[in-house]
Amino acid sequence: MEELIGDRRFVEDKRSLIKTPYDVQANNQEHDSPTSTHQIRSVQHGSPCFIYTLAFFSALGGFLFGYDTGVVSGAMLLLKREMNLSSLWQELLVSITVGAAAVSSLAGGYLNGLFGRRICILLASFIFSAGGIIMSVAHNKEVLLCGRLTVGLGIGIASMTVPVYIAEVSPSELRGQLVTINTLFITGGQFVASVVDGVFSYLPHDGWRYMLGLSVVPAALQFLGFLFLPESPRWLLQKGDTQNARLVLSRIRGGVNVDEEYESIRSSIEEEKIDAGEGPVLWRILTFAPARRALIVGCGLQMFQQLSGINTVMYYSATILQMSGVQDDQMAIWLASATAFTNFLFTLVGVWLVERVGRRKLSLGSILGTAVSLMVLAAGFLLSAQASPPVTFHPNDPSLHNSTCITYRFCESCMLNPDCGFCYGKNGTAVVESSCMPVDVANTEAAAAGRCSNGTQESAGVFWAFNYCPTSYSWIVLLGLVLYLAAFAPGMGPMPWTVNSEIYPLWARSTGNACSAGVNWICNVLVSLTFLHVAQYLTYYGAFFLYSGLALLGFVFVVGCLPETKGLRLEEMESLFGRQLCSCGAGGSQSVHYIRVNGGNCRSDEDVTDDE
Ligand SMILES: O[C@H]1[C@H](O)[C@@H](O)[C@H](O)[C@@H](O)[C@H]1O
Repeated sequence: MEELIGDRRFVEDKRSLIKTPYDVQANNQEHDSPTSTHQIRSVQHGSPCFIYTLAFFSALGGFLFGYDTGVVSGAMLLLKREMNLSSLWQELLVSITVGAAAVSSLAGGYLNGLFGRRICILLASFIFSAGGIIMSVAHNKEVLLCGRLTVGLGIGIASMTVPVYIAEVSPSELRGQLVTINTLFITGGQFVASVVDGVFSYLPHDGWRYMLGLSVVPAALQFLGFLFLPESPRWLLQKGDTQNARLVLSRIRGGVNVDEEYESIRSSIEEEKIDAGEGPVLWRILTFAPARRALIVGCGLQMFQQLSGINTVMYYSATILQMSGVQDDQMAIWLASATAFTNFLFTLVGVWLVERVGRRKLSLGSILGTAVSLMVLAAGFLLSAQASPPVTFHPNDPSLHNSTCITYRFCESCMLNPDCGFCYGKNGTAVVESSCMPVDVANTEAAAAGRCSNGTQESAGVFWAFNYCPTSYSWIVLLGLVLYLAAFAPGMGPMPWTVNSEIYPLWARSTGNACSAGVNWICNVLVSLTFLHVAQYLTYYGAFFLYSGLALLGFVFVVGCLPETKGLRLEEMESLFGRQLCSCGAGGSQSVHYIRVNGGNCRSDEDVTDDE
């Protein structure tokens, strides 16, 4: 009986999918006008209170992602002294988390399809808690490494599951905003981590245990919350659990009538079953043009997000700020918190803008602004390098004779060697009696020998600069940094996650998000691990000009390939990728409309020229 009813509904659905030109036009007009879309759909969806609760608990995954990636730099300052870590171990402890996230985000696609979004989020928060506990009780570096690896596994799964879950439970008019809130939580996590780093840096013994272990609190909160929260109705429907899917949908829509939404999801899943080809999902994505194009757009966005250097800017913000004249290390740590806060604040602007201007315009404006501000940053570094103070004082210390540091003639080249630092005096604002000295391996705040072996001592008139040069152009660098965050954070920070959560058909969603999140993490590792080498070969300004060039390439990619997804139902996305890839941007939501007639696909527009 149920089957019969199901069949009848299916036939009706097929008919309802045949759109008249009027429907198509009305649909387009609806997308063009945010107010009308919003009004119509909010009437349908009732109170979004429960949706916000869902989004909050899910986005705790984003918070943990931000916290765990952000906290490590501060923890490392204490750890390297307490555990006597070599630079190899420091690099390992930092990058193993990102590496593990890359692997587990890829595996997350499979887990998501098999066990559902809810179980994956529960799994991720469980892994986060376990990792946090391991790190906080670690008694040696090997155990610590296990803890860092464990949290990395959690981050990877959360990073691809949370946006998908939020997108699938949200009504279309709130979807962009709610998924963007996840990135707000990422940057919020990074900010909180920097404050926690600042606070516990005053506790030189065991301070790192608190820094790393505190993540257990939000992880446990998320785990408890998700014990009571529902599975995504779309995933339930895909698995054939129609009863629960309808119940959950009605619960998250505040009890209003969900018939239309339910039917539209159900019919699109039925269509997908008919269309579904054979073989593994990734193969099916690669051989089905619209899904393949969506994957290229999704992975491209994630790649350009990382190639525009966000994590280098965040990681080196303390150095950048020191270049602008902040001498004190503690002060630089606090100012790095200010950078993280600025990133967070401008992500909030993105949350506000995403449903107003749409994903495409926001990404375009953002990546262009990012490219320009990277040029400002690079110009600041270039001018600083040109005005780099010369080495004028050569201490006659026999222990220095084998050191490469004493061979440098300018601060710029001295600063680019991570084993050296610049020791100088001041006469008014002029740099005097300057030398390039080897750094104390156990404590980069001082030189290994000579006047600066106790670090900066203003009263004695000696200053120690590690990783930066004293210059009068550093305000340009500071300006570049602020402009960069203001441009990047509202658009290129959140949009790659938001767009990826919505562009794939349901059968390809987990795998598509897993691949694009994997690309994000792999590029993240690549950019952060290569920065110091790139800077050594190309200097700082060369590196930032390079990122700027890559951001400009990203701009061209977004212009050509990113269609507007604002206001569309997840089930309507496939039509956006019906055209040849590099005309996706053109015409936005008005490009192609697929019409299903008895199991075959026809396109309703007349101006389509070509199919890949
Ligand atoms: O979207 C996020 C955000 O912009 C973070 O600040 C950054 O550290 C991440 O790598 C990125 O994926």
